[in-house]
Amino acid sequence: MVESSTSSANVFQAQSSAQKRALSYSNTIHQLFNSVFEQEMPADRIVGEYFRANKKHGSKDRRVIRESLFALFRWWGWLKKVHTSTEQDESWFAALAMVAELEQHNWDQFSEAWREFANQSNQYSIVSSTKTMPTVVDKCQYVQQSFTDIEFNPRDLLPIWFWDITDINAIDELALIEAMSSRPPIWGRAQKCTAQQLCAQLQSESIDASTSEFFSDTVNLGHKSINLNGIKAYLNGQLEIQDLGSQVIGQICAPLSDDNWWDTCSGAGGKSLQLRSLMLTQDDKGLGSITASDIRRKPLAELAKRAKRAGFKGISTSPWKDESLPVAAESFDGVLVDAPCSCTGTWRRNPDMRWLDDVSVVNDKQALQLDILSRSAKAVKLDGQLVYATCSLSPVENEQVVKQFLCLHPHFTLQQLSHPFTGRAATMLTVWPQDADTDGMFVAKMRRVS
Ligand SMILES: C[S@@+](CC[C@H](N)C(=O)[O-])C[C@H]1O[C@@H](n2cnc3c(N)ncnc32)[C@H](O)[C@@H]1O
Repeated sequence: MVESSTSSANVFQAQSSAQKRALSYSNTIHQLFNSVFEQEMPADRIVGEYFRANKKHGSKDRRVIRESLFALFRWWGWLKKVHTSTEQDESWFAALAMVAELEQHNWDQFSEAWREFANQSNQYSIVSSTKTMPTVVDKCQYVQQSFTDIEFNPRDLLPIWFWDITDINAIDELALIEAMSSRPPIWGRAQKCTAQQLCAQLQSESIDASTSEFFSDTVNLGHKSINLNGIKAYLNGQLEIQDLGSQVIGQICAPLSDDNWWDTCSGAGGKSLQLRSLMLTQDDKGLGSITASDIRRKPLAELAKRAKRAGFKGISTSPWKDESLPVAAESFDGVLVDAPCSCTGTWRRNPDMRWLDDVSVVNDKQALQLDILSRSAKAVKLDGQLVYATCSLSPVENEQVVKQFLCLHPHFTLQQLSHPFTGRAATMLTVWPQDADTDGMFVAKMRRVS
């Protein structure tokens, strides 16, 4: 049988078995790629639903489809200049072959077939043109050589509006682009055991894991996707998945073993669990407590499950029902506000979001962030701590919110912090993705002084 493409005016005929598979992958990737834009839904969800409905794909198929799809979004800032239609035409195949080269995917037979459908020769290769690991600048030169009449720039890899809402003087721009064009590893935390013990346990289950130089409970699980429900250490609560950037927040909170903390925007409780784990590591009697709140009930139910899996007592939930405080006023040693935000700091893991969102995701939430922070602050005891965090890389959602809060609430003062990865001292910290191969985060810590 001759496989052919399904959505093009030009019909591409595949002869060899590699070409047939390459065309079949292309059909699926094209359908998924267009669905993300048409439905404005995260690629992760679209691809998850597709694989649940289409069980025919084996693990290799899934890997080629998934990794090519995410790579298309990672490099879309350049590829959209090459592939300007929504058809599965020659330029589409050129884009597919290009991402395989940019990400050095090891499915040469398919990228070769895509190149043939694109009517391109394999004239240039990043690998042969650079001796070490190719940088984003090498990759830009490679794309430029392949399409000489189009202009490419590393900055294109993030949307234009992003450059307007971040403090580019504060960063090494190229290092940020480099980080945003690659995937961070899967980071986790050891609970109820040391990171060394957890790594040994994971290695006994044939999972590569290593500790981190930064926090004593961190484990690095590398880049391979893992089935958590097949891992004993996960099922018995010794392993929780949490990005290392996100772990900075719990470490900055630094709860004491007998503290009472309120996690006001807990979601499914990634940070509630970390806070509790940090308390129990100091004293396993577990005198302190965590109260977790969110406006959504479902994540709170998920947190309850995760706490049970970890065997953690001392975590309770109390949803926000309206504007009034769901906890007692002035009663907490610490309050963490991990506010809803644009999530620009998580674009490494969700590269599609940078093209689905627009600048309004950054500008629209400031009033809500200030409001949640102000209401939450009422629960802080005299001398207690108030921590404001986001996974945004924009001062609009970060420094500006904290400064406005302090103007309105002069009985709180900022505390001096030390950046855990760079050692830089500051009162408001942005953890850039390039600092330690993580998601991006922001954190500020205040103390109630009167
Ligand atoms: C950044 S996420 C929290 C992530 C979570 N802390 C974690 O570590 O996994 C922000 C959370 O704020 C919640 N949220 C949104 N609006 C809220 C509001 N007005 N009051 C309280 N929580 C809100 C969202 O439901 C979401 O779960």
